[in-house]
Amino acid sequence: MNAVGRQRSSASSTAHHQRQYSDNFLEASSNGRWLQSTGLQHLQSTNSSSIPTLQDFGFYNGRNFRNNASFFNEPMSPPANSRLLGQRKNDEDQISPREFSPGLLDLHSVDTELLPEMPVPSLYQNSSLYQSFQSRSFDDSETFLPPNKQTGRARGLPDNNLLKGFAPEKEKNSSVAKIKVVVRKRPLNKKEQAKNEEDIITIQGHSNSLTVHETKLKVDLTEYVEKHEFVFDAVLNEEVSNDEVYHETVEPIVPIIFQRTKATCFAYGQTGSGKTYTMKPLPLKASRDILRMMHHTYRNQGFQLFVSFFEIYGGKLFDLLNDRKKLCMREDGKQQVCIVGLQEYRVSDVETIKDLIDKGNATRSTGTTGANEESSRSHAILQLAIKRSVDGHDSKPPRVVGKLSFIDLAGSERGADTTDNDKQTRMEGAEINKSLLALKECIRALDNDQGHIPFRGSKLTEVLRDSFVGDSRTVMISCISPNAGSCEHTLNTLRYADRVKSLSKGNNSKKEALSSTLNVKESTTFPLSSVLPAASTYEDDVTDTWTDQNERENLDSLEESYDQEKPPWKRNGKLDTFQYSVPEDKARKANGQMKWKDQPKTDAKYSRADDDLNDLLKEEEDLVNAHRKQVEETMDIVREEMNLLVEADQPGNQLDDYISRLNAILSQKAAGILQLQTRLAQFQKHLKEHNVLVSASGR
Ligand SMILES: Nc1ncnc2c1ncn2[C@@H]1O[C@H](COP(=O)(O)OP(=O)(O)OP(=O)(O)O)[C@@H](O)[C@H]1O
Repeated sequence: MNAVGRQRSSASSTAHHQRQYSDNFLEASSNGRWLQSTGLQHLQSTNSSSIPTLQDFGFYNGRNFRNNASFFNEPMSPPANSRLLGQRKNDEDQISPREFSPGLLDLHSVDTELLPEMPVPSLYQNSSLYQSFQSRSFDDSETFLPPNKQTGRARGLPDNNLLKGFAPEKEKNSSVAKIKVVVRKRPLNKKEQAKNEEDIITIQGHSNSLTVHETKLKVDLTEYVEKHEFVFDAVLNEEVSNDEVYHETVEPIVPIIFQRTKATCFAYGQTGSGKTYTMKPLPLKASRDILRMMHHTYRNQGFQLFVSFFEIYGGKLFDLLNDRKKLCMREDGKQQVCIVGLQEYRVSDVETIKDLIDKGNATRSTGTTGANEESSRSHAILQLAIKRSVDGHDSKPPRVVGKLSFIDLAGSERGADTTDNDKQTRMEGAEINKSLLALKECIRALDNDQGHIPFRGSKLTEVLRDSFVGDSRTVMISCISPNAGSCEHTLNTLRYADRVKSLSKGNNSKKEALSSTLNVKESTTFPLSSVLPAASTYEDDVTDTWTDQNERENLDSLEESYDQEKPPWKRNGKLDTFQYSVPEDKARKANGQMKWKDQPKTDAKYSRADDDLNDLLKEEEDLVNAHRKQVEETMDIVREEMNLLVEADQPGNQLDDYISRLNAILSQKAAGILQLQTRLAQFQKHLKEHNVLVSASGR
């Protein structure tokens, strides 16, 4: 076919598509499938966060539903039954995203290498214990043992989660829960003890539940205690060691990182609740296990381990392993997120990783913006990436196989800083709120296997984008302070955790809503001290659970040094530095600035004309994709607007905050429309130049 023929064909094909589209649309509208007909079927489910229902935002019968809930008690979650209905509908109408949405949020487009689906030899395969314990897993429904019992269990080799990870291959990935929510209570500290503060958290012996005893005042000023009961996947009391935390949270995930899994472990809680204390040792322990697997199980298979460490502060990214160099995030054509300039270190021993983590932590707290005050306002993200050279080609950059991200989130109470007088503090508070809400939304989408993940909700979720697509796992560790003075923050933390947990499929945790009704009956008028046990202190012995004596001593000594004065950062010759970089044209494309190439000359040869025509077809495809993407973004913006409206109605809402956020939303909307209009006008121009566009509007 010659160029003109192709042009006609292109024009008629476009017209045909348009006709077919509108036919499909009409037909689809009548049976509720119009989203599918537009390639946006992933927005369809009513349990999806993408198309908000009025009820989702507390609007019932067209009226704003007000309640006295705190911010973290936000009324965004639709009633459980509406979610169920939505889920059923989604299941019925499910059509593969690939069928309708080529290239857009393609869950299969992540840059990972598919490892052969064959049983892998295990470190412990020859152990007789392997047979007995291979079917036990992280997700087993066996009752969680209380820490004193758990200690004995954790000590023994059979309970090692790495062993559990070596379940038969096909069970392996699915046997690890997609979302796991664990609560860790820290002991009362010396200051709290000196002030005779009460420990208001009790952890029930053989269950995964805890109770918060909140002292309240009646109208006649008599005290009473309101009990709030929560149930999670695991509840770790103040005697639980960091080893046991690792055993319960990250250890089971390590083996599946080699199987194309992206996992995220984050700590959430108010300032001083123990997030850093909890998170700090985890990457080191995970690296040790990863390296051990590389050296034994996957020996000579070309796997490499890389470490990077950065911080999100005030919506900006800083490299903690490169003098807080400011980083920027770009999205490539496949919607893969690249953090341009982020330094990754290839590591092969635990000491080097320890040095890097120390360096990052020191930079975090002593950098230019890094007083402690700021560190609790920033999210720190440490990533361990397992890569593998493509077919043993060392010349090509290795490709990511799996990733484990550790996130020390900003202090949760910082989100409440939106009423502060200082504008910067307010904006930071708003950003933190945004990221926590977005994180919850992403986890929800993740567990529902939704095609659309609302990661654009915040910088944090944007950078974690590739951890939310494909085969992913999330572990949330909610850290709580035990003292009465922290009661409100503790309840907020637990409610957030409860909401994350309730998003999880098959979750049967007892809801606080239910126990709250019981609370009324259980309230007492006894003084709190008479109903609570005495608290233990930091000096209490914590139990050690290591199984391999040599490694244990080695790592113990490394970990001990965390509590000592930080050694000055030494430059280590063992490090290989890798720098991510995005080619100029990719970066421009990611910014939506991809330029139409030089216009064809009128006397161009056919081959050139063919190229141009291909470009036109490509441009048409890009326009449709950009349009689809814009519709998705509009959905996100609408959701944000609805939230803003709900917040605007809350007592004490700041008018100037409302105005600035509304302004930002409107500018975002306008920018999106303008960008699409520009692209459309450019396409019309190119069609006209090629005599393809025949409609009056194109002339
Ligand atoms: N489980 C625990 N056992 C013993 N000490 C703990 C525990 N959890 C926290 N601590 C101690 O409590 C203090 C505060 O903990 P940490 O710095 O981890 O809090 P944080 O939540 O990270 O605070 P921020 O948000 O301000 O960074 C530290 O001195 C830490 O050593």
